[in-house]
Amino acid sequence: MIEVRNLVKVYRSKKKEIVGVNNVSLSVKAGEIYGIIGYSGAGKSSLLRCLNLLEKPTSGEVEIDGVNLPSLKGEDLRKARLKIGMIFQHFHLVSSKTVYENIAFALKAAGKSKDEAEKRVLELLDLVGLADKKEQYPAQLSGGQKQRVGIARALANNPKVLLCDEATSALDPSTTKSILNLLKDINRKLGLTIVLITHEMEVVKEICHKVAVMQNGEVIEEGGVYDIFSNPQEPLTKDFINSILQFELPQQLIQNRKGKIIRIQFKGEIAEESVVSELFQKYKVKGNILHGKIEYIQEIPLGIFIMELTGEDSEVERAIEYITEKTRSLEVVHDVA
Ligand SMILES: Nc1ncnc2c1ncn2[C@@H]1O[C@H](COP(=O)(O)OP(=O)(O)OP(=O)(O)O)[C@@H](O)[C@H]1O
Repeated sequence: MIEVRNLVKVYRSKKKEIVGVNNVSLSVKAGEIYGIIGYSGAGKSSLLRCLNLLEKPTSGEVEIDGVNLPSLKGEDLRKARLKIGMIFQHFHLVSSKTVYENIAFALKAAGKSKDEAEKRVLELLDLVGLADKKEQYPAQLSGGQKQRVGIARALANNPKVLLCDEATSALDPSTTKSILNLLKDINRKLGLTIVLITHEMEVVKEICHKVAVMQNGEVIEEGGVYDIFSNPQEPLTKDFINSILQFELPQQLIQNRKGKIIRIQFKGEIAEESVVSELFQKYKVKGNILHGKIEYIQEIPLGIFIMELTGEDSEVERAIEYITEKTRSLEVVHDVA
């Protein structure tokens, strides 16, 4: 659905050049929710805005639904853009218009008749759960409700792609969850392709199928969300994941330990098996769990345990061999020997 090839965006001023996006290529399949994560200044907004030509790429290709956008002009570009909806961190609603008028405006702009527009606005209000708010003004709505209006407006002309620019960053955690659930729902019901940018790994964990990690204008790591969570390669990706899964233990917890400290990662169905309890039945070792967590990523469990093992050296070694064989993922974090 979306093919980005060798995309470069350079901002030029009299004094200097700033590279916003540096040779990014990526591919988003139809119906996918694709997250782009990075810290401030990484180039996420620049990349997202190049997808609907709110920013003109300096070079490279942006193909959406088989059409290379940068090659279009005038009416062709306007039509192609109708296939791409966008929502924003600060909603961008017109404060002097009611909820109804904010949404109807997008339909009028696309040339829809008053009757067609009315039917569609009511449908959309139902979809986003705001049927009772159509006569209200934005100032009378909560942040979550404003974003629901933003979503309805973005969907007005039946786009194939929805771009989300930090859509939940201005919302509290429970409102964030409800907006993410709405996006998930829309993705499933309408088969809509969604590209979202965020600086929160929680958002990626919650709804994305794939994720790209950006740093200094480049995509440094990309893949399926479960694969990235269970096997991150780049330090920055590990940093983001650590904010949820806590891969690293504080140094003071590691110091003065007598045994081997091991980190075990359980993937998928193995996370539900009783590997740890079997370990203590099979081998004469004692285990002191220092940290343990199971997260569900796309409904598949991913568990992390950090444990101190003590006992005879040979038993500890055998226990470690046993877990490694069972989980294929064990790392000795700290060893006093
Ligand atoms: N209009 C502009 N003119 C000049 N430089 C810009 C412009 N927009 C972005 N930049 C620069 O491009 C780089 C990438 O910025 P961008 O806003 O895309 O990053 P970001 O990851 O979205 O950050 P944030 O989360 O803070 O929005 C930064 O160095 C930024 O200063």
